[in-house]
Amino acid sequence: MVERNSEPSAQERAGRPFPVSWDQFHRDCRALTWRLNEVGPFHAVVAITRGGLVPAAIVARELGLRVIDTVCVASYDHDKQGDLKVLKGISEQTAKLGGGTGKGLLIVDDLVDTGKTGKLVRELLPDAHFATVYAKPKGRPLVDTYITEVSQDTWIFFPWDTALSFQPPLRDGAA
Ligand SMILES: O=P(O)(O)OC[C@H]1O[C@H](OP(=O)(O)OP(=O)(O)O)[C@H](O)[C@@H]1O
Ligand SMILES: O=c1[nH]c(=O)c2nc[nH]c2[nH]1
Ligand SMILES: [Mg+2]
Repeated sequence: MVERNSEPSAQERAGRPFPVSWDQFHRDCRALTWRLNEVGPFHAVVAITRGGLVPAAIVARELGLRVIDTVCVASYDHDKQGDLKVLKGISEQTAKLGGGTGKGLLIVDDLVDTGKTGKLVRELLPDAHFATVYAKPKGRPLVDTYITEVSQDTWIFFPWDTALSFQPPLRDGAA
């Protein structure tokens, strides 16, 4: 765990770990696509980087969409949320597909937590459909479609942020 100062990080505050494997993530993305298939059709996918890139690729593959754009946002530095910055918006071509307001565009992210990232992107594309794989209660009202809700005190560990490691037996003091 990286400690930069004495304040507890969002991950430490969350406390309850929820590790997600690649298999599980793939299954959850497919489940999300089943729901989105009832809502579309969509002109294009807009992934919120970086976490949204992985589900966006899977969802786009399942929905047969080949136009994929990004909104590049920087907020959490590892696990501490700082000021949100939009580093890159969608292209002019994607904006045209969405009629200027995002209608018919599908925004994809891995999760909503406080909802700050989702709120910012919704302001950029108010009529787009916003989908995430996971949702915590604070951010959930911002999302149109999601698959799994976890409690606000849960920290989701994504497979691209983690690696398999040895766990001591319970008898030896494992949690
Ligand atoms: O609802 P919020 O409290 O705003 O948190 C959700 C955002 O936080 C994470 O991204 P992060 O900013 O860590 O960047 P990353 O996607 O590049 O990992 C996650 O991928 C969401 O985009
Ligand atoms: O990997 C992550 N897991 C989370 O639960 C989370 N919340 C905000 N940002 C997050 N990143
Ligand atoms: Mg993100």
